Amino acid sequence: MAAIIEAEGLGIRFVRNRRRQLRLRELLIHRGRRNADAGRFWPLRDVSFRVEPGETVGVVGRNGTGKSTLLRLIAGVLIPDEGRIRVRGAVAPLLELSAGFSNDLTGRENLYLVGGLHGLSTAYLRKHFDEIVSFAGEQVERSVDTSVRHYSSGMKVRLGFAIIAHLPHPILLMDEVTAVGDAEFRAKCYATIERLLAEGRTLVLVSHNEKDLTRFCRRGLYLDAGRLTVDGTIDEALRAYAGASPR
Ligand SMILES: Nc1ncnc2c1ncn2[C@@H]1O[C@H](COP(=O)(O)OP(=O)(O)OP(=O)(O)O)[C@@H](O)[C@H]1O
Repeated sequence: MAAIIEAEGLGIRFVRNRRRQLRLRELLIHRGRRNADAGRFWPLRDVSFRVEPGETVGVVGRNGTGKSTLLRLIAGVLIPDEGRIRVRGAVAPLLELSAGFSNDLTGRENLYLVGGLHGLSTAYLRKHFDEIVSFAGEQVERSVDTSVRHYSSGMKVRLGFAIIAHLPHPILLMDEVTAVGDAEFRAKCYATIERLLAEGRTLVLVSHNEKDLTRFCRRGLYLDAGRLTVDGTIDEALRAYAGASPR
């Protein structure tokens, strides 16, 4: 079977302190030429793995080891500097849930805007409008014709989740999504994720929450300082994470 996500020798380079200005001394010594490697580092390097359709993969590791960077590479938001990432299918990014919202527009207008940005047709959104808004909850339902500037951050996240959860895309990317919202909304998120996984979607979940990881994922990737050091079951990845010595 063809992999739905395939990374080969994947690496990306960032620049620390991007806003650092050249000091006068550097200008005189280097005549304005900055050292090309100054401040550059690889948050992720030499990462290879394959994900088959329907697999549920948890990504674990300490803070700053490249987990979110890996999600962004899968989502196509970042372009690798080395190797390649191939994704066969559309991606539903349950990442920054209120991303793309315009504060000047109402909830209704944002629903069409963000849904459209994710490739949903106006006809589809019109048909599922009530369902999406009702999923987002009573508060959003009542304020659907109010500018989202006046929404609480929780209301924006609910509407964002409701839209993304309606995408038919085969790949779900999540970054601690269940950390947001109140208990009732979290229960709704869990039930939705379970329904989507039962439909055979592929999941890549970045999380520090062991319960979420073991609930949703069978497979685990453990990243250590930007390198993929364990690719096994979620239990194996969590054991490696637990056993990692603090730095
Ligand atoms: N746009 C950027 N420019 C420069 N450095 C960045 C950028 N985004 C992230 N970094 C750095 O890259 C490294 C990896 O970041 P990343 O967010 O992928 O880590 P993470 O494993 O998801 O961390 P956490 O568990 O804290 O969410 C970190 O050192 C971070 O500071």
